[in-house]
Amino acid sequence: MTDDPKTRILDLLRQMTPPDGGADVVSRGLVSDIFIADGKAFFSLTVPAAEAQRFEPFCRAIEAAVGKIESVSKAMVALTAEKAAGTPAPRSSAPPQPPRAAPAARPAPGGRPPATKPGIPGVDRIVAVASGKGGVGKSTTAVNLALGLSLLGLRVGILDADVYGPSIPRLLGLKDKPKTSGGRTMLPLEAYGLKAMSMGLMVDEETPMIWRGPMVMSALTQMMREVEWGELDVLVVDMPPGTGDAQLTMAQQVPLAGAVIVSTPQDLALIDARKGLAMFQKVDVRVLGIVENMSYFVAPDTGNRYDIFGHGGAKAEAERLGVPFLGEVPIEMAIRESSDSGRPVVATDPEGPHSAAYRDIAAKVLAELEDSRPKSRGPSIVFE
Ligand SMILES: Nc1ncnc2c1ncn2[C@@H]1O[C@H](COP(=O)(O)OP(=O)(O)OP(=O)(O)O)[C@@H](O)[C@H]1O
Repeated sequence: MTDDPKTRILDLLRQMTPPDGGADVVSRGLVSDIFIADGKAFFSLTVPAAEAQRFEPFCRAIEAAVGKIESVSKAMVALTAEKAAGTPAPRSSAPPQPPRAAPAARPAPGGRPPATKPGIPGVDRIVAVASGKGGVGKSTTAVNLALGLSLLGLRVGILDADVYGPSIPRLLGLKDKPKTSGGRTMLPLEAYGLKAMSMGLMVDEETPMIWRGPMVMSALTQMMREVEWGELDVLVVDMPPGTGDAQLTMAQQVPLAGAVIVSTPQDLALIDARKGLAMFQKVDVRVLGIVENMSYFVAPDTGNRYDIFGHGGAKAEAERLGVPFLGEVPIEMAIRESSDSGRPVVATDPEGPHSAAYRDIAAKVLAELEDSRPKSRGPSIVFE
């Protein structure tokens, strides 16, 4: 038997039956390059969006099995979805518009949405975090961005609008159901200084996926009108992944001050990111910029940087499309473990190296938001 750990990992993967009962993931070309540093193995698995949930336990099983290979101490398998996830509702008959070459759509004066979309009382600005496909780290980015904005002194809330796979409660370690206030309104939950509400807490787990799309709008309206958010400077909305009808309606109905698009460096993800961009431009929502997640990997032993997924695509794409590039987040075991255990890295280690990327992104988002405010001019003195 070969001693090369990469070959052994591939051999092992060939023997594991995927949950969809299809051929093994290696022969289907679903496995990225395998990177090994300091005894830790990292790679990603790209699966069809509809299968993402089913593959999650399979990924964990792979991690456990690979961790048993001699000379591998630990494995981390990132799951990324192949197409727009969570779009059981019929797709729009109109194909996605190609992005315009011109800069992102102009905001309404002051960066405010058109007056036809009533805002949430007490909430100054609503920012959507979106991705063209599932599994790119959108929710992790949304939570750490919200925490980064909070570190900048803002009062921040986070709304999990992803009815297909709500993850904010897990990422923030929230277990309780929200309480009602006077039977009419709901009180948001609180974690790490953020006010938080999740549609996942409102939608019964038994509700079939197919019903969830149509429920999005009514649930969202409820979240916006019937939750006592109090005074917030920014409400971050973790959008459902994809660019289907549900997302379009949401982008259209919610009075958004801007959108942040999360993408991984893989080409496929960028195509989806472009669709996301086009979607917001179609409904005249300002795109605040693109974040490249799982951008590169820093070997813990040598500190060397490796671009396992082919890094830099999002930055070049942002430049080409004329939207700001907000920053890149490395693939980090610490980010993965802290999110998955409900202790997001920006809250638990704000000064640490893993928080730096998110704090930087938060500062850029705030600058973009401020940029779209009307510039206040001093009173003009007129001599007659
Ligand atoms: N920079 C990163 N480094 C390591 N792991 C990451 C990073 N970003 C996200 N992850 C991990 O990738 C997985 C998917 O992340 P997350 O749930 O945020 O993605 P998502 O795009 O919101 O997915 P979905 O669309 O399925 O809701 C999680 O296990 C998360 O911890």
